[in-house]
Amino acid sequence: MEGVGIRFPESVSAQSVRSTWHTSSGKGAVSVRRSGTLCFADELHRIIFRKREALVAGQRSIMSVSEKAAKGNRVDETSRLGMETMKHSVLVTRQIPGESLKRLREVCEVEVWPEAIPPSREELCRLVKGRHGLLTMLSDRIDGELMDVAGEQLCVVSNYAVGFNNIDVDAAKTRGVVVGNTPDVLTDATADLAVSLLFAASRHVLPAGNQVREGEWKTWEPTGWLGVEPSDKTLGIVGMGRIGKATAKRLVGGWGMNLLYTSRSDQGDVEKELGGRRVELDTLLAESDFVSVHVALTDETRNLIDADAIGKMKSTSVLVNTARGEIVDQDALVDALNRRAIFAAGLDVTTPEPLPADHALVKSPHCVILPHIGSATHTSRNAMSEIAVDNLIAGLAGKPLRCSVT
Ligand SMILES: NC(=O)C1=CN([C@@H]2O[C@H](COP(=O)(O)OP(=O)(O)OC[C@H]3O[C@@H](n4cnc5c(N)ncnc54)[C@H](O)[C@@H]3O)[C@@H](O)[C@H]2O)C=CC1
Ligand SMILES: O=C(O)C(=O)CO
Repeated sequence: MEGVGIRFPESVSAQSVRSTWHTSSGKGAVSVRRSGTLCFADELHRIIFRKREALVAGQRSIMSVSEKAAKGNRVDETSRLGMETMKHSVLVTRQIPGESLKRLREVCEVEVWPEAIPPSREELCRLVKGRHGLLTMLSDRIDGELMDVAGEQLCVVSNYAVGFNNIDVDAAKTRGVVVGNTPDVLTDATADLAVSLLFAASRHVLPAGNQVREGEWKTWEPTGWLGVEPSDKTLGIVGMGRIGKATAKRLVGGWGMNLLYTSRSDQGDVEKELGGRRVELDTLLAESDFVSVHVALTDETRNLIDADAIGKMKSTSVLVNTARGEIVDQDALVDALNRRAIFAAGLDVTTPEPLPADHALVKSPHCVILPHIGSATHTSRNAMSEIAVDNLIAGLAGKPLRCSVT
């Protein structure tokens, strides 16, 4: 068994982490001593992994990471190791747009799942075995079990999405697997879609259009298809992150809406730039005419918009969700729409996806549902491909990811 010592600064007192691995050339191990405080815990996982990779690449040198690890200077350390990605095997779980897979193929062995429908769990388990990296979609559940099936050599999961609720990040951390996502480049596209949904839902765009398509348009009707308008009304943004902000900018700037928002932290810039007011969710729901959901899906936000929450909304209000389906209680939403307890809803995300065509929400004339197309523009999806591939290549080389969530 091969062993490599890693020295830490004086402040580092005893407690050791040991990691073992298997490769075609045998088995190896790394022992790490770390600080009494666990402030370097994440860094240690990365160090262990770099060390593994270095050994796998046939490099036996003992490295002193003490100073650089203490400073968090990973780039220097990994480039000093000069690790190769050449022989790594990666799985890409769907065809992605753009040219970036060509770059990946230059440095790795790449298998791309060729179907439009995602691999089943069973197929995924078969496909991940022995991979060093995975480029995954939001529809792939990447949990500890799957990482174990992949094997100890797995070092990076690069999600082709900004949302990463499909990945068990804690399980990844404990296995020394780094996880990447694709923020920012899809913010505008998704905010545009949130605004589109807001208008589509508030002006009956789909059912009215269908009337024409189905030859049912009889005449101009003074009382037909009456909707609600956003100008000078109140917009409630649930989750003032990147997409929440971009949506608010569009609607406050373009339609003069007043802004309320919820956030875990104060967003001074939003208040300054858009005149928004941070409030509790209950206040936001009660006072807003349009509520747009942009929080990440976590255990805390699952069912955040439940029957109780919907019950606080105005009967003239419109609910938009472009975040994740699980944040809204769909049964409660069906009930509210049927009772006209809210005016309408626009959803780009549902539970499950796809939502069966006979689901009550699909049948509701007051609900617009899109097939999760928030980021579906050429610009955004190509840029997501670039980031996802950059993340994967960096992770394989033990370098910091361009966009990391671990
Ligand atoms: N429909 C689509 O195609 C797309 C959907 N999305 C979804 O939108 C979400 C947001 O994306 P970004 O704005 O880029 O992410 P972000 O991380 O910038 O924003 C998420 C916000 O939610 C807040 N948040 C998280 N937990 C919260 C809680 N318990 N209470 C209040 N706020 C909480 C965070 O503080 C953060 O401000 C993604 O996680 C993803 O699920 C993103 C892109 C496209
Ligand atoms: O990025 C995401 O989180 C999406 O939902 C699709 O782009």
